[in-house]
Amino acid sequence: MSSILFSTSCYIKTEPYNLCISIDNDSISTTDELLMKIDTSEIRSNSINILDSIQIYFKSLTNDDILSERIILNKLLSIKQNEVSVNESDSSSLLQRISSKEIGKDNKISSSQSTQVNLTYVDISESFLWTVKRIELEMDCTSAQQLYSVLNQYLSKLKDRPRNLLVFINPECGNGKGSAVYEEQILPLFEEAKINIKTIYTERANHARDYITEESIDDYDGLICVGGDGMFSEICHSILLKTAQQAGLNINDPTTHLKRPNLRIGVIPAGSTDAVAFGTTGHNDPITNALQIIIGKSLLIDIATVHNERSFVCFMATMFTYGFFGNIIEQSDNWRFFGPLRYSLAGFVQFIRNASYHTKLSITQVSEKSSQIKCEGHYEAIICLNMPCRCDKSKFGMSPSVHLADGSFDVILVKHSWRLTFLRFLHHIARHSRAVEELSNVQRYRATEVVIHPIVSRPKELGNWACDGELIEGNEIRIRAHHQLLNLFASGIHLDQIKKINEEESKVVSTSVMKKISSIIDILTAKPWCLVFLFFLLLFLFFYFF
Ligand SMILES: Nc1ncnc2c1ncn2[C@@H]1O[C@H](COP(=O)(O)OP(=O)(O)OP(=O)(O)O)[C@@H](O)[C@H]1O
Repeated sequence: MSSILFSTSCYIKTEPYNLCISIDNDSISTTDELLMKIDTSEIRSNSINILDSIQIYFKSLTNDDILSERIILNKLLSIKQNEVSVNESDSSSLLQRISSKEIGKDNKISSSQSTQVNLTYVDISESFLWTVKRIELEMDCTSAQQLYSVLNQYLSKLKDRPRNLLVFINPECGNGKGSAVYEEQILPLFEEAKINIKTIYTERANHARDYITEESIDDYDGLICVGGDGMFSEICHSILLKTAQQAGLNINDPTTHLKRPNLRIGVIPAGSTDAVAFGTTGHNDPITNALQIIIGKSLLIDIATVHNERSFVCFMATMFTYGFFGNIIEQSDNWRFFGPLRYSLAGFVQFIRNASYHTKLSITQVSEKSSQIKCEGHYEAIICLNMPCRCDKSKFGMSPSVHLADGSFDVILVKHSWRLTFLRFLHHIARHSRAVEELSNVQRYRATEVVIHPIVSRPKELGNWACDGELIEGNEIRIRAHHQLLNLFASGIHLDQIKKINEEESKVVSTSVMKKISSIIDILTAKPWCLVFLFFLLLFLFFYFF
């Protein structure tokens, strides 16, 4: 049963409405009770169902059938009020218009003075992109004051919401778009939500790492990185290593049980791949991520440690690769002068090489009783995935069903095969949501630990290892999952949601392709010489190649 906690009359544009705050809980009947119960933790922020059931709705006073906007109170960003006076010269002022209207005895708004109330809130009704909506109300001063006070008190009691954030911005990320994304789209939202921000524009690689290592960050509720996966990786490493060091843990021991940091990490995607944002929210939309940070969404994720035969090497947040994809990273690093094209060129060269690597693996699988299996063979690619790794080039990610927080990661082994068979694998990961192990040359295991041991007679026979896009060194690599080691500001994402996102995106893409085709047809019909030119060009190409 739901209870009405607060009710008043108001105007939206020129229409009279009844504003109600309701809750799906009949043991709470007033806003004072609600605020007290949140305070005494009877309703804690993590009892999501109750908090999500508190909503503001507006019912038309002139037409019973019209129910305007519903605002889930948990998604409210801010409330602002402005007094409006009847003496204002603007004859179009709402007050002048409403003062002439009679709504009925109980619902009449005082005509002497009224207050304009602006509510800003998060809308998640459309697609998976979160957006900001605003609603402007006009009501009598006393009601406005009560509403303002109740809503502000409510907002101040939401424990999940961050109050103090430390934001690192990589101005160089995504071809230099980091500062603009932050200043134009994100900062106004943080200000609207009254979050205290300390901003650091990084001046070099590892600037954020040095700051986190050397300074006290205990006063913050979270660390935010504006950038790509490289920037996320830097912040993730710094906070995990600092926490391990403070707890006196030996990170070089692969069996060490690591400690989760107290701070949550948020990502504002502005990089070139944004696999972390895609993997944890389904999109790389900066506004969606910023709103999930403000609302205080929490997502625990696994992180894996990577050790070589000597010591700790790095953490794996997204993907570890040996062979094909590692070689692409190595080659594209040497071909930076080609710009973003270098990845496609390096990929083409590696595809033509069709190299494979003799390797032994020991995989500890996830099952009721962890079982260990041994594999040996010639593999073109060995891939470990902590996240689906969806990106612009892979619609569903390489491993669409990988779980973000169950203490495991996916191991994909791609056996040596004909180029055409390998091409089928590449096509599969670019477009399909089906399990990759359906292909004859691919095996997939869900593992908690894997030891990868290349069998080589000379170091030159080793392929390249790369973790989260960075090359690493080693003769033998051990990867171990750490269950829910990091807490992110994110909503999480499921395969079904990704399918829906892809459907929506492909609709947009096909309309834009249709638009392009029709504009080309327009040009060709408007300028017939283009058709003649095209005809001769095709003729030339035909004779040149055949
Ligand atoms: N001011 C800076 N100048 C140069 N490099 C920086 C700066 N700040 C951070 N970096 C480094 O740049 C690297 C890449 O950053 P980021 O991931 O944000 O950008 P990106 O364009 O997405 O790159 P990529 O996707 O290739 O990782 C990070 O490893 C980070 O350490």
